[in-house]
Amino acid sequence: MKLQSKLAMILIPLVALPLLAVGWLAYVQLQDTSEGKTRVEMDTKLSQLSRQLETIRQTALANLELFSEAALLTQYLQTGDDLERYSLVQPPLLRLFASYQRAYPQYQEIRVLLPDGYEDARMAVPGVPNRTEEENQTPFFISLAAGQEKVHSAFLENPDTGKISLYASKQIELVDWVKESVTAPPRLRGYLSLTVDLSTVEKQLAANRIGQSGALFAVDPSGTILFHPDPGRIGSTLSGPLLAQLTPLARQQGFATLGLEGGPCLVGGRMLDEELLLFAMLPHAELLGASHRLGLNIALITLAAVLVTFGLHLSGIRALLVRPIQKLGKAAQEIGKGNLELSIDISTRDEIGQLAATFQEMSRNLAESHQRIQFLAYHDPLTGLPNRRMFQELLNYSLAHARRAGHQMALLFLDLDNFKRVNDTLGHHAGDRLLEELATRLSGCLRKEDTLALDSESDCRQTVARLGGDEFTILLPNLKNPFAAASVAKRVLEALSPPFCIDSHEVFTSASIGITIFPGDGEDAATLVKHADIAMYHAKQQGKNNYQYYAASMNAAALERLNLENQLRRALSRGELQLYYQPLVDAATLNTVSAEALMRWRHPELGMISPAQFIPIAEESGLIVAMGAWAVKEACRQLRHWQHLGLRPVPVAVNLSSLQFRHQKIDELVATTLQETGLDPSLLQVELTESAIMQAEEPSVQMLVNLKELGVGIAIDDFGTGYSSLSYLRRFPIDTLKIDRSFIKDILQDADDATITRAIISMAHSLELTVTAEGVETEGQLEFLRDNGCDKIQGYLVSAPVPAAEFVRFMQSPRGENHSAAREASF
Ligand SMILES: Nc1nc2c(ncn2[C@@H]2O[C@H](COP(=O)(O)O[C@H]3[C@@H](O)[C@H](n4cnc5c(=O)[nH]c(N)nc54)O[C@@H]3COP(=O)(O)O)[C@@H](O)[C@H]2O)c(=O)[nH]1
Repeated sequence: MKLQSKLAMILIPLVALPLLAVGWLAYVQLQDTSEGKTRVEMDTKLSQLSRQLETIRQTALANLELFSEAALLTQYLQTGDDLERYSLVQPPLLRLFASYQRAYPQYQEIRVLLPDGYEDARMAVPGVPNRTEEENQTPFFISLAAGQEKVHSAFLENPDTGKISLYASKQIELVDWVKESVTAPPRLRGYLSLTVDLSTVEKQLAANRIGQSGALFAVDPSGTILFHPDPGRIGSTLSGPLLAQLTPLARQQGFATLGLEGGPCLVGGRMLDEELLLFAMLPHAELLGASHRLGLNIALITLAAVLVTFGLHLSGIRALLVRPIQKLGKAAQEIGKGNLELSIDISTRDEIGQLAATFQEMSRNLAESHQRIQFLAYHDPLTGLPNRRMFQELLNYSLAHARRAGHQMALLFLDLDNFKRVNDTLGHHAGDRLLEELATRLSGCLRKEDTLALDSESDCRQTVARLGGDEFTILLPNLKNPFAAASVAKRVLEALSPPFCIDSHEVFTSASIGITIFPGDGEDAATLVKHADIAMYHAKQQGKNNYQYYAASMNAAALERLNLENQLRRALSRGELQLYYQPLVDAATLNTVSAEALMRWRHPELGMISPAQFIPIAEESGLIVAMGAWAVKEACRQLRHWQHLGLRPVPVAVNLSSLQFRHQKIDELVATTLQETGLDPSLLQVELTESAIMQAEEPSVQMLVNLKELGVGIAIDDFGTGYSSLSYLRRFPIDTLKIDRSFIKDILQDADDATITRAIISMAHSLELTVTAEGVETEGQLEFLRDNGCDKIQGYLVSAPVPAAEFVRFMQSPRGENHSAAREASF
């Protein structure tokens, strides 16, 4: 349900219910008031009427008493002779009656009725005919004769006038002095009767209506209507049940709602001496008309209020509440759709205004966060250069552009030379600084025309991207000819040649760059990147610090390398790996004092593969961890085996990769292997390259300490190729330094190599380290080394690495037993 409808559902009852409640109270109150007022009015008018009628009746009865005392009347009734009575007594009597009528003109008739009902004397006001003289059958006389009362009154229709009149009569009882004894009881001689005209009462009834449609009316005890404002109703008779309800009402002077005249009416009643029932009635239609009108008015007001509320709701509330909320809803939808540049047109100071301001701020913050996220998603956080994702998009875009325009395009893939060494020697922080500085130099050495003409300025600024680590790419769109890429590559190499100043160190670095040209070297992005990578790898192999264009033959080499990696994965489980052993001899005595275990891969189809070829692949793929563990176990197993054969035991050194230190618990591996094989720990040595030991972190150092504590010897391999200082090496529990064979090779020709070698021997001794010279191939080299105090010799001069069986033969030969004697024989 819409908010608007919900508000209407709340507001309409809020407006309508109080109005209806107030209206209902007013309605009930008005009903009570108007009924109360009507009752008072009815009561007043009924009292007046009954008093009036009672007065008329009492006056009539009193006058009857008075008139009956008249001597003429007595004489008249005692005059038995009709002639005498009519001729002599009646005229004066009638004149007397006439005089009464002048005093009481409402007495239409003053009559003398004989006990048998004969109307014997009658004085009537003019205009009142005398329809009958025999009264004995009239209702009045019947009721008069039936009653025992001396006086009698009744409201009846006068048969002479057809109008309701008050009949009042008095029995006249006399003793006939002439015919009867004095003591005889008086006898009924006749009745003196008054017929009282009630037209004044009728007029009053007609004038005194109750409300507009109500009336005062009177009925006799039998239910015949005697008085009624509607003359047509006079003489009609009420129904029995209605009379049964009305009679007690009149008797108790009460009020009730009864069904009269076709509808409910409020009726009030009075009884006049059991003779006359007086009623006042007012139809409910009129009685409650006002309250009904009020109710109707209230209903109309309520309806109007509801309509006004609707109006307000539709205009005011809609403008104040619904529309702003709709705007907020729309704004929220827009924000949801990612449109964060919206402005919400609400400036009220209420909660909605505050909400709108919050929305606005939220969308601003979201926009900022969105921009930040966008930046982070597409840029390298360290250098601020486009990252791999953005590079992909830029490359695709520029490829599409180049295809459309028929341009050539170049992709330069750059990898820093020896970056790892900087990390290892100066730490990762320095490595990061170097990358930052490098990014600045790379960006700075691109010309403006090398940038892409992309849609937005900010997007086209950079065509240098960092893919990760020390790998960077440079896009060169609109290439005039493929050779132009070489000049950019040269500029880059030149830009890198000045030393980088990192944390007060001067760091020299260079890069290897691979170049691919679109469309010659690849039609799509993936191929171009792959070929640029291969070309870069080739540049590394060509001695680093140079650039190489991609050539199809390089691809073949890369494929071969991948193939080798896949096969190397299976080599260990297939038992294709093998350890060769190269003896190390005492420089002075030439006795074999130890050996180095060197891994070999006997490929089923390719034959023996050099470690120089597969060890780097094993390092890069991580396979070296498992292979290195195998080498430790195999060397220990072999040594133990030789011991069982009774061979003279010499310590064997196993090469460990820096990766093993990072991903393997070497100390635990060695301890377990020694325990499993039961080998004397002093017969095992481990060799780590100088660079591996330089990047050793605290856990690796601890592993070396643990190995040392086990009794295992530790040698630093290829010493002199890194940047380590001997004092730095004092941190590590090392026994031996092995001088890299690159120094030994030209030791007799190159004074620097000779000096360095001498210095290394001297400083190592000062640290009480044993020194081994690697790659000794000539007697001259041996001579030099021995003269300068080198402790041990390893090289082809003594023996190349050989399989285990051959090494046994070597050890059992005079050369192995005593090299000095053997040398005499073989060299
Ligand atoms: N992590 C491991 N690395 C290993 C393991 N086995 C070998 N290697 C490393 O592979 C690299 C190449 O080794 P290899 O081809 O065996 O070369 C060794 C010797 O054959 C060679 N050598 C010895 N004497 C001479 C010589 O007089 N002249 C000459 N030109 N070469 C000679 O030197 C290599 C031994 O060097 P080093 O290990 O530095 O003592 C090599 O780096 C091996 O370390 C392995 O199991 N794990």
